[in-house]
Amino acid sequence: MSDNATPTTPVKTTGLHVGDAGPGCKKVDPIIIADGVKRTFGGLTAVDVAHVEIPRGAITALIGPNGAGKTTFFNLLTGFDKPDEGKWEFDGRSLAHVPAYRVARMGLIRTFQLTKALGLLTVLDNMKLGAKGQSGENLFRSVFPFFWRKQEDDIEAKAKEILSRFKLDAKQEDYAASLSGGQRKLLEMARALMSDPTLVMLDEPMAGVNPALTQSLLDHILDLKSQGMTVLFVEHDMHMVRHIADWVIVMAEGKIVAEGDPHEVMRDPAVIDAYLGAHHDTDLGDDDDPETAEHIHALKELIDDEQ
Ligand SMILES: Nc1ncnc2c1ncn2[C@@H]1O[C@H](COP(=O)(O)OP(=O)(O)OP(=O)(O)O)[C@@H](O)[C@H]1O
Repeated sequence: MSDNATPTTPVKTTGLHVGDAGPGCKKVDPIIIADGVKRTFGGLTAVDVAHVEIPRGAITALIGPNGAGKTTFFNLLTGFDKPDEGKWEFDGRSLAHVPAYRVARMGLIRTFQLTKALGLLTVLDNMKLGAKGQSGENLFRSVFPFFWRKQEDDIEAKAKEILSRFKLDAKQEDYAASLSGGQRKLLEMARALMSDPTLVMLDEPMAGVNPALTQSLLDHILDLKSQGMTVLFVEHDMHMVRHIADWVIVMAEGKIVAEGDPHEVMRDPAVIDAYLGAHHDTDLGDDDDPETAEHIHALKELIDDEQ
């Protein structure tokens, strides 16, 4: 575990795909396989993914301009939203129509863009809520109180051990609402580990995180992989994507438009097109319009990353 200030040099996982890299390409060992997943909102097609496979044991970044459908696709995969059509499987088991709480029990845990840590609970109680398989307030508890107490002690010990790894142990009795944005992101990630997930899906882990905590978050994400977990994350910060992702999937207008190793994919004309989109004919010096400025910024980051 890299808890100190020395940045970790990520060890990239390679050899993830079969044949040429490109939209929908097959993976050597996919943990998720999705087919024909479509979600519309009225007349708008938010997600229209023909085929995509997420490689196991690697860190995959899902990128794309605003409104590309990334969060909607996350919501569908994790049972927080229902598609119009399509199927997908996780670890060989179909996940279509499986509700979110059962998806989590199967080992697929996600975090949210706006962190869902329950503000009026303490940090420790938030962690305990993340544990799975609790017998809780049921007959089992009343008949066998000893087993229940033992389970609760084990959960608390595990929560404290993970909190100390995330350097949040000093805050365990504080209300989650009192944490900074970055600390709440750490808490979300720490809480995800309470259920021993196989796949962790992170929605914009770096958004709103102050630079002092950035390295710590990156190290924790890299740590998930070194502990054998698969990571899929949505992120706008291209430097982070390039730094830690083993594989990049690019969405635009609901579809997968490019896939590949982070270095290769940034050179793909489809990626440049996806980011410039309707702004293709825009003078790159004209950044008065905020949306244009954002696209130009993203594109410059892509290009800078390759220099
Ligand atoms: N509940 C909803 N009702 C109507 N439209 C929606 C809903 N959720 C998403 N959309 C639309 O679907 C499209 C995809 O949105 P989504 O949030 O998935 O994109 P995104 O790639 O995650 O964007 P961002 O990077 O800005 O978070 C957008 O046009 C959005 O306005």
